[in-house]
Amino acid sequence: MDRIRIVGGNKLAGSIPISGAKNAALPLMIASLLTDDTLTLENVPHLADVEQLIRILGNHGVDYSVNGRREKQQEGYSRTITFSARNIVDTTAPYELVSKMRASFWVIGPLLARMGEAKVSLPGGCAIGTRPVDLFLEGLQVLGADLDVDNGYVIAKTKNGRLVGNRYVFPKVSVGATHVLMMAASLAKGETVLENAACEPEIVNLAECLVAMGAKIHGAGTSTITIEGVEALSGARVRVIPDRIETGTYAMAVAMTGGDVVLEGARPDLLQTVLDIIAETGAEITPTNAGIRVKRNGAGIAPVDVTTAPFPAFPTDLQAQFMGLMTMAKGKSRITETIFENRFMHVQELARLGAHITLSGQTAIVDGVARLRGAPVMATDLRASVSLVIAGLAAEGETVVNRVYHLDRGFERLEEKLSGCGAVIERISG
Ligand SMILES: CC(=O)N[C@H]1[C@@H](OP(=O)(O)OP(=O)(O)OC[C@H]2O[C@@H](n3ccc(=O)[nH]c3=O)[C@H](O)[C@@H]2O)O[C@H](CO)[C@@H](O)[C@@H]1O
Ligand SMILES: C=C(OP(=O)(O)O)C(=O)O
Repeated sequence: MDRIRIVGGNKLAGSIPISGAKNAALPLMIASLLTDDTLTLENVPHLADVEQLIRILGNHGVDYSVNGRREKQQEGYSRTITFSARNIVDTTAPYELVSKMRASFWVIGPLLARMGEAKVSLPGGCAIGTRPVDLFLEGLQVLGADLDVDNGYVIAKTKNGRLVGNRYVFPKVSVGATHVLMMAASLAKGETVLENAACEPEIVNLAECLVAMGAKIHGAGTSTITIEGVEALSGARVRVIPDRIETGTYAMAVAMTGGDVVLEGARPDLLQTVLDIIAETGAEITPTNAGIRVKRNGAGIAPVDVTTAPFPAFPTDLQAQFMGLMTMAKGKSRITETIFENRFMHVQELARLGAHITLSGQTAIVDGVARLRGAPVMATDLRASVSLVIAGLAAEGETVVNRVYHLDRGFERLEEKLSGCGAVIERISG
């Protein structure tokens, strides 16, 4: 199993290209199931989750081809990929494929809307909480689906071959359930109104894609989304937005090690709350024509409290990384996780590097230390793993991060991007 070896202590300087967002690319790829035409997606990141979803879509009969790469970039960077679901040959998404990744469950929306039936295994994904699917099921039932859960599979059918538009008020904000109901409602008969919908930029990116395919959607990016169903959708060409979680992660790395880095292609509007908080910790954040410049020289890291919440508040997917940064703050900070009940798996691993963190329910109290010391660490999920990388970059001596496959799910060319800015970081294979 691959590991990442880091020798900490170097400031970061230079530029890091920001990849297409994993969490936007996945629903856009799934949207290809809604049409027998061709959907071309630009800026698709080269990640394990993308490759896995290509396999899942392939099982349903989706053909794909990789058309090119970004100019001047090497193989392995974000690509343009064309998806064609001309013939759906199978409406079952099997356990072996779906159990590896949460988002693969989302195929249930387009399959049901276009084919009138779907049998999809209950999903897997990062081990950060129980992650039920009750809102997906309730929402699809409100659109007229008959549902049964049997043997670990959700078996869904439409009553008369087509879903029917309706009003659904989410009892809790869910990104995935908003994606699925927006896709399903696009091909339903009549109007659907989704209230208390997720407002994340990835929802807006999916809505842009669906509209480009001929869907009639208003209000994406607000908590009320209206969808007037159409009979069929066409092909389109859509660009995946830059990854706000990758952007925030590297910004926090610079805020922790010190240095001066331009995050190329990053969009400040996708993570303004996060940038404001990083600025409060003492880093200088400047939007530039190229992206976002992050700089910290001299002054120490100020402690700042954060609470995770749905967009536009501080994202849960940056909580672990921010905790990494706070481990070396000059004082105490409180980090409260409100989205997932078990997303503190990095606490004990950060402690191995010398961090002082205590947990009180859903709040971590981080008492900043003057220095961290490298150690072997491992994590059980994607963002927790990268928080250990950030801490390792700032720690004295050698840190080895095990279970790199978590990182490969969501960070394109991590070691190459960081070593390009002066970090001592390498992958050890085997
Ligand atoms: C692939 C992808 O885009 N993953 C992101 C997506 O996950 P995902 O879409 O799985 O997260 P949700 O927004 O659905 O989850 C938010 C909360 O709602 C709960 N819930 C959700 C659905 C449901 O049917 N019932 C229910 O109770 C979840 O357990 C969680 O407590 O949004 C999360 C919240 O921003 C991010 O951390 C993930 O990185
Ligand atoms: C939690 C994440 O992914 P997933 O929803 O696929 O588990 C993530 O991207 O941080």
